[in-house]
Amino acid sequence: MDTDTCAPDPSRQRNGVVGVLYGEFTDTLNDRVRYSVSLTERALTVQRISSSPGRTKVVFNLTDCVGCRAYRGPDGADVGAYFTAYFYPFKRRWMSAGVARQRVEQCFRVALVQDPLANLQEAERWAPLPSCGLCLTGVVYAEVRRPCRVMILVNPHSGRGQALQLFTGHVQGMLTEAAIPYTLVITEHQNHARELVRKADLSQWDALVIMSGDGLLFEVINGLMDREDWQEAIQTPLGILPGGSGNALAASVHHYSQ
Ligand SMILES: Nc1ncnc2c1ncn2[C@@H]1O[C@H](COP(=O)(O)OP(=O)(O)OP(=O)(O)O)[C@@H](O)[C@H]1O
Repeated sequence: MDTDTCAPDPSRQRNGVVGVLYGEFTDTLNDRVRYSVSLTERALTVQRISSSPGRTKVVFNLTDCVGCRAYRGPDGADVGAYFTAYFYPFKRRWMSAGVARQRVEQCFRVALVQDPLANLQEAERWAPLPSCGLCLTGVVYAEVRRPCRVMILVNPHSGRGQALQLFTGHVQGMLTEAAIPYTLVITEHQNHARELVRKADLSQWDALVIMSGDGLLFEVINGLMDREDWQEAIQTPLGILPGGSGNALAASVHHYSQ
């Protein structure tokens, strides 16, 4: 019998929500604060368990999720395990009418039994939370498979000379949260990126991401087109993150990719 046509597994059905997963966990700082957490194909729903009315329910869209990880706490005597999910939903900016993606971290303590390994296994069931890390890191040219290995090229002089600072301040953490392995290349001179891409073993990379203005992307595309295998090389997924002064191309591409 096709399992898809069976009635939903009761262990995955709570409060009328048929989820991929359901669990009850505690706050990481206060064991007395408990949450019911359910995961469907589209959202992670977190509801504080409380006897008082008006309890809040927060729904996180999985398209805003960059990653999730499970781990043991630093205290060896703690039988609990933890899982943390990282979201970047659009939120209204403080004192502004505009919206921007802002980081939200949801962390839960799993202490269902006294066995630390069993708790870790439960936390690990949540860790492969579907995520769209690459949407947020700007890969735009083609679909990329996960996990994916990325080469990130940064021109430290582009814009007001802040591209590297922007990378370490904003992008690096998201790549870690999304568990995306990457190699950072800081360009040292004009045409550095072009030469590197012309000679690179592209099988090592699933995507090339450029953090700069339009000029560095132009160099990378020229490097791909300089290759003998250019017809295959130019299929490499490319991304651009705004690090230049005008960033016209990054703005246009991201506008149409939304
Ligand atoms: N380390 C480097 N030193 C000097 N020039 C570089 C270096 N790395 C890249 N370049 C060159 O600098 C040029 C401009 O770079 P880029 O487009 O990244 O920045 P920008 O001109 O500040 O941005 P925008 O195009 O938004 O104005 C590129 O054509 C590139 O060839």
